[in-house]
Amino acid sequence: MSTSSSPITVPALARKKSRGEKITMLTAYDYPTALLVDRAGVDVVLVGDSLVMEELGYDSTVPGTMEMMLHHIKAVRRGVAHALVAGDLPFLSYQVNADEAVRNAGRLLQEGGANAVKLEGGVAIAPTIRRVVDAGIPVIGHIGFTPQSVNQIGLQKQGKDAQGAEQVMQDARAVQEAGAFAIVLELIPDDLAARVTEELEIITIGIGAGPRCDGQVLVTSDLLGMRPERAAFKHVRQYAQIGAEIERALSAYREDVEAGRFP
Ligand SMILES: Nc1nc(=O)c2c([nH]1)NC[C@@H]1CN(c3ccc(C(=O)N[C@@H](CCC(=O)O)C(=O)O)cc3)CN21
Ligand SMILES: CC(C)C(=O)C(=O)O
Ligand SMILES: [Mg+2]
Repeated sequence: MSTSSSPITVPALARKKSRGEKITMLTAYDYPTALLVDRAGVDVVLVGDSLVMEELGYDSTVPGTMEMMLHHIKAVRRGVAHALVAGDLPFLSYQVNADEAVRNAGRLLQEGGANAVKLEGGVAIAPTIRRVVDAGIPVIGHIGFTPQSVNQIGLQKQGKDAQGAEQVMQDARAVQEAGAFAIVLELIPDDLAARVTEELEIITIGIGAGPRCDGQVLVTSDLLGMRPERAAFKHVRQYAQIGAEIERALSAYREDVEAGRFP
């Protein structure tokens, strides 16, 4: 029933996968972008903690806080009528213990209006995922390259050798076993993402993980070309050059005012 305008639910996403239909997810951090992403018919709008970098200008997602995430999730919630809204749990909001994880995940739903939460990690965080799921909160896992651990693992593809691949497989199984309904596979080899997708029953959503996942996610500002330098990312395809277009318009305004052509 993809023509239905009723809000997308977790079971509806599972049915989509069982029909062999691809699942699409994009980020939004603000109300106008949420309106556009939702109108484009994307299944899941992710308020990613990438907003800490892309919207707030920090150089990693590590400085992200619950207050930052809630501020943006509330704005996105007001712009989305159809898609499922998922919010990232920021660094340190779920790693300390499972009680804090349940409390903070619940806040993203109760205060932010999100429909699901996403958190990073595999085997080590699986017991926490179980506690959050048992509270009635849908969870999306996130393994492979996990940006909140950048200080530990650096900015590099994961699962490249046999041992790394085995770790990714174990992480994927642990996340599914813990009750997550979907899992983001970030920056892992295409063949490994295909293996995970074949073995798991839950939805796999790739970013820099090749085409053989159940769905794909990108950072919306990357595909729009908000910052031309992001074109250098191997996982990104730029569908527009919005950054250059905005810069052109802003310069044209400045020139018109300076030359007395506007107003
Ligand atoms: N704008 C933006 N886009 C993203 O996709 C994104 C964020 N921000 N912030 C949070 C994480 C960080 N991400 C990143 C960050 C760096 C690389 C990177 O350096 N990629 C290398 C390839 C590394 C490799 O293959 O080993 C590249 O050259 O593209 C990839 C994803 C993905 N997420
Ligand atoms: C890139 C996606 C998966 C993400 O976690 C984010 O936007 O924070
Ligand atoms: Mg994130």
